[in-house]
Amino acid sequence: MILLACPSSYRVLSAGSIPLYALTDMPSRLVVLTLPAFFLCVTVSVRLRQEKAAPALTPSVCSKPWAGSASGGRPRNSSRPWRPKSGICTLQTNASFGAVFWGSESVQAVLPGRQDLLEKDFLMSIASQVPCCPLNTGDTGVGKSSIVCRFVQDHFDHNISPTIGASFMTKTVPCGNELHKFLIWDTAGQERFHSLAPMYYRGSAAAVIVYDITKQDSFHTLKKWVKELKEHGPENIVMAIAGNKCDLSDIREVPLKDAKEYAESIGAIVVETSAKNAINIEELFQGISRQIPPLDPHENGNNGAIKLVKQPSQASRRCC
Ligand SMILES: Nc1nc2c(ncn2[C@@H]2O[C@H](COP(=O)(O)OP(=O)(O)OP(=O)(O)O)[C@@H](O)[C@H]2O)c(=O)[nH]1
Repeated sequence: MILLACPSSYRVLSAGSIPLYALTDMPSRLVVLTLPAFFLCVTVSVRLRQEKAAPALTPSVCSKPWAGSASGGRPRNSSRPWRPKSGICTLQTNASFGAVFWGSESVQAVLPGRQDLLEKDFLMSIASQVPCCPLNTGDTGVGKSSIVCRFVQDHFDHNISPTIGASFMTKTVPCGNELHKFLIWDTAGQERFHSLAPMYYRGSAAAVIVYDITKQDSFHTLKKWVKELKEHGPENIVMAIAGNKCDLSDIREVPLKDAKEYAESIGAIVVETSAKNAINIEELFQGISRQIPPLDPHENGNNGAIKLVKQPSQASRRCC
């Protein structure tokens, strides 16, 4: 499930709680891997392009970003001292993933000196489902990490390891007259984390739900997530369904027709992908980008951003 956040709802108080919880739960991670839910949180920063030159697509990767600060600061492994640029701190809408300020800084790293760009931040998260089969540890994921890896790095690893803890990836892509920055947080999930799912999708503007076309169960589980999103997710949330591993269509269990009918019934985007053969990965994210409402330039500074006003120096203050 991928979710784009409306920039109006901030959740600062729980900043960093999810990653830390994942850390403290490491000993039970072996159990986690056999269970069905996997989450990924993605923030998309949308910027209006005011120059003709298109920026290069810029992937960047940061593992264990949550090690930086429980309050959502920058990753500890960054060598540069962090400070907000241009007096504007972009408060990421789902601060519970420790994304406060990190998104703002990474945007500057990707596009240094582009303070002219207007920005609006969205939050996305992704959850993919595999059949719940605790005894079958070989029944690995539906390919969520592989999709993200293909999208960000254009790379596929046949022997990719199951996600432990969390990983973080970003990629900025041009979309029409805007720049969309995807900040992707990837955390493993399990049944007992299910109650935390609202922290991933609350305040989000779009969701992508991933299933494995060779596993009917994963398609059933997808429907549960859609139901939950409809009941508890943000109003007007954009939903996209990704049927991964379409290179294995000779052993498919989920007909494309079923996915299309279902997607149509819920008004979602649907696409079959193959992270392995790089099929429809770009299209998936482009489809999401196209669903993001265009920016109103006059809104800049009012949405998803906090302006830090420089205080007058001591010398210039007057006592009355
Ligand atoms: N044939 C094929 N295999 C894939 C594809 N995508 C992923 N895989 C394989 O599926 C397995 C699981 O992929 P992951 O990307 O780790 O799946 P995941 O859902 O992220 O699982 P976790 O990392 O455990 O959350 C790996 O062996 C991948 O090589 C695909 O498009 N086609």
